[in-house]
Amino acid sequence: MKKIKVLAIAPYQGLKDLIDKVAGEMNELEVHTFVGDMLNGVKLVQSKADLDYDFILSRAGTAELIQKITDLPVIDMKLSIIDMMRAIKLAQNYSGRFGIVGFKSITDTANIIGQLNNDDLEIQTLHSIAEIEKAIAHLKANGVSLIVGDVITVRHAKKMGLHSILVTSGRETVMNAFSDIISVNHYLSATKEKTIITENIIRHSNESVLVFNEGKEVIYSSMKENDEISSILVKECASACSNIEDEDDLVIVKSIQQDSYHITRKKLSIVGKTYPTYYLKKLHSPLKPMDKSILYKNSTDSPQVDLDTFTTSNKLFTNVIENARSLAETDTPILLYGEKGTGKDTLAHAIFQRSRYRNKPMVIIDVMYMNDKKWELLFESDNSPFLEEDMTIYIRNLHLLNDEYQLLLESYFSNSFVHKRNRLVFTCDSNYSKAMEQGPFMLYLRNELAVFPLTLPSLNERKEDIPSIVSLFLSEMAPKYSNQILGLKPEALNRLQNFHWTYNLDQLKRAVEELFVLTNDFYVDEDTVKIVLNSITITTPESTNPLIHTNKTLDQLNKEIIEQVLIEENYNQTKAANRLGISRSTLWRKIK
Ligand SMILES: Nc1ncnc2c1ncn2[C@@H]1O[C@H](COP(=O)(O)OP(=O)(O)OP(=O)(O)O)[C@@H](O)[C@H]1O
Repeated sequence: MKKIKVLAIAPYQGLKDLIDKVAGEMNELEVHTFVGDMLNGVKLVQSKADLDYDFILSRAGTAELIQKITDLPVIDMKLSIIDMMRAIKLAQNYSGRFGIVGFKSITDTANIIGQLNNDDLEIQTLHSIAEIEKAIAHLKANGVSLIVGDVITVRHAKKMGLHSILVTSGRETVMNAFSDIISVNHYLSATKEKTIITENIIRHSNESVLVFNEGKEVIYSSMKENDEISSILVKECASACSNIEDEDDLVIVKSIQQDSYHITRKKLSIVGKTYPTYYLKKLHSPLKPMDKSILYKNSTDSPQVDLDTFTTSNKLFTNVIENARSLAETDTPILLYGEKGTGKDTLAHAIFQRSRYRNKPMVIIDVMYMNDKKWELLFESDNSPFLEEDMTIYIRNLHLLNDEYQLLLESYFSNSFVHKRNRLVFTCDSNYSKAMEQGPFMLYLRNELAVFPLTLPSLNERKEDIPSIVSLFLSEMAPKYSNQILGLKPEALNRLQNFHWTYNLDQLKRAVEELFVLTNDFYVDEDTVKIVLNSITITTPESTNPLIHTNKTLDQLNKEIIEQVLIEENYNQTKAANRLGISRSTLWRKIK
């Protein structure tokens, strides 16, 4: 068995000899003893710092000073009552007056003995070495000629021409100190063993752990690397410490360079103090963090969209917002319907921000960017977001799901509990294809999941909101442009309100942007609006064209193009057929 290595600092030679003698009888200990008092005891310990000792043994004030400069446990050979009584008995045999001088550890014991024996002892308690001479001089002036104390006091007494008795430690004091060392060592070894095991478990897990104190400093880290990514992660966690007042645990996903990291924060509370503790894990996904098909978004990253800032004078939209407000706090799956650009995506984010799931990221699956490989990842991978818990799973652009994936999704959802573990939100273009509405997944959503449908009115249905939306867009864009626009002239605004908006808010936003570019005045005039409306009627915004997807068959693409043209022509089949260069009957055959 490994011996316990002890460095002992004895205040006088006699105690060194006693310590060595007692240590020789104890098999568990390997003791190296040196003589040193308060003044040189600390220096002795510092000079032997690299010698791998387990404990330091010393006495009274010297032990106290040593503990301040070392992390090793310092065991104090406390003076016992017997040690003190021995010294007092010797002093009482002396014919002259005697006094006791020392630090609290000596004088407390002396006071107890005085009270027990009903003796009126002359006692002077020191608070620093500098007080020794003054204390002895005071006693000397009162007729004291013998001083009882420790090594330093005795040395001063002699210098000042007084007799002295050194309080010595007896065998039982040394024995007690050694038995303290053995029992503390037993406890520390068990704790150390547990700490080493815990450290090894953490090191071999695929998670790193970071613990901060209340001052946001890292007090524990199991991060193996000390590279740029680690320091970014530490900074991310430190900044997340600012929100520690939040009651709930927090989960965020951070993208750094080519990888994503999953960070979970838990609050560790120990004896009234809170230690924000972060568990960090690299996500092993074949997807790049910025891949638009499957994205993790934290509520802190996405623009803060508050349901309370959705202002409207429109009855239909007021209804939608009120329903969204009450639904946000529930677990009910929600299907947001509406034409392109009516604000479905914005509303989905606002619902997420208001829900109880906002402390975890929202997984956004965009059907527009999915392909066979990515669907496979969702259905089969161990890292599939469908295996998450307590998250918001938001599937965008449901109308682009083809029959095959409707069937696969329906079967996956029916056989897994993805909807029981997570909050589901869907968006679907209401103008797209009536046939897809009858697909297996759409029927499953309605009949089995009982999704709550919220239909957002088109901009044409809420024209009364156009003035306030325009002013919102103007102020949103102002920082980008050097000219200052305060608003639109009434005729100009009138034109915008009377226009037929095919792409809703998206299209209005684009128009406002063009107005910004073309206007040099404080107010936009009617002519500029006319020019802009003409130009946006001719061109179709690039971003509004979701048709070109290599994962679709030619038939599907044809069908989608026809549907798009039909929407743009307000379902006028003659106009749509003319634009497509086919007959009305061919058009009819293709869409049936
Ligand atoms: N309540 C709102 N206040 C201000 N701007 C809004 C609001 N709702 C939506 N927008 C803006 O209108 C535009 C279209 O909104 P959004 O992308 O949410 O519509 P969408 O219906 O999801 O579109 P798509 O059908 O193309 O997916 C965006 O630029 C968005 O910022």
